[in-house]
Amino acid sequence: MLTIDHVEKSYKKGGLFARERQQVLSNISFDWKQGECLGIIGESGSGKSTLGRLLLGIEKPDQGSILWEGKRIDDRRTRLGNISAVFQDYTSSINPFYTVEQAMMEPLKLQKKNRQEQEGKIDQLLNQVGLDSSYRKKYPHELSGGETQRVCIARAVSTEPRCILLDEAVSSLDGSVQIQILELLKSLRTQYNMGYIFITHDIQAAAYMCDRVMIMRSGRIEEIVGIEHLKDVQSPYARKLLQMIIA
Ligand SMILES: Nc1ncnc2c1ncn2[C@@H]1O[C@H](COP(=O)(O)OP(=O)(O)OP(=O)(O)O)[C@@H](O)[C@H]1O
Repeated sequence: MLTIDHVEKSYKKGGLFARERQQVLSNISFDWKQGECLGIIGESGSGKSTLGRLLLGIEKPDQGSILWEGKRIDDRRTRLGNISAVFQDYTSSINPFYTVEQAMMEPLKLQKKNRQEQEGKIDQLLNQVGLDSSYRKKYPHELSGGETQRVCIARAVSTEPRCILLDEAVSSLDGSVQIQILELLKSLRTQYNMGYIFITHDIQAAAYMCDRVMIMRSGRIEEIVGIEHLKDVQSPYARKLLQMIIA
């Protein structure tokens, strides 16, 4: 379980020597339960990606804590095997000089598997995301957007983490590829018994994937609602936001 307790985050406004700060996240507290898919939605600039970076331990909160089963998430040892990520910008997620095989080998090297096990795992993962072994020797520029994102997903799944954070991971793919990737994520979730934190603008994708949805507004949590109660959100802002996105 991931426990987020009274998290605050601000950034310097302007240059390095600027004194003024912009508050980006305020009083963020919630739990992510093992195995669940929690959607995070909100207008552009509401702090979703910042929260995502904090959940991944890439950045630290100014105040408050983010704990994975009681341990600080900004400790690399806590994250290893527990949480990984897939981002929107898949083109820069893979080193352009690495083949698919090399890119996938990176996280596997951190595990105590021998070379033969690693090789076998790469084939199995590629297969699970719908790519055959001929993709092993390809470079990112030889892949379509959907194929690259499949490789990113395979890589994120490779260490069998208990949670994958997906930050707009399907947004830049075209409609049919988006659906394929969502289907893939759903089936991997069951196969690996893992959960997702799903940051998106796309309420329909969130409704399709998630058990609960957290609605953010100006760096605060407006409401957290079970997906079956999405139509009954309480706050007028959440209602308006949902109407706007659905329309
Ligand atoms: N590293 C940073 N330094 C300064 N300001 C930042 C930094 N990262 C984010 N911000 C600011 O924090 C606010 C929230 O940004 P964030 O990217 O988290 O929002 P978001 O909800 O993910 O937006 P979008 O949906 O457009 O991606 C924005 O005003 C942004 O300019």
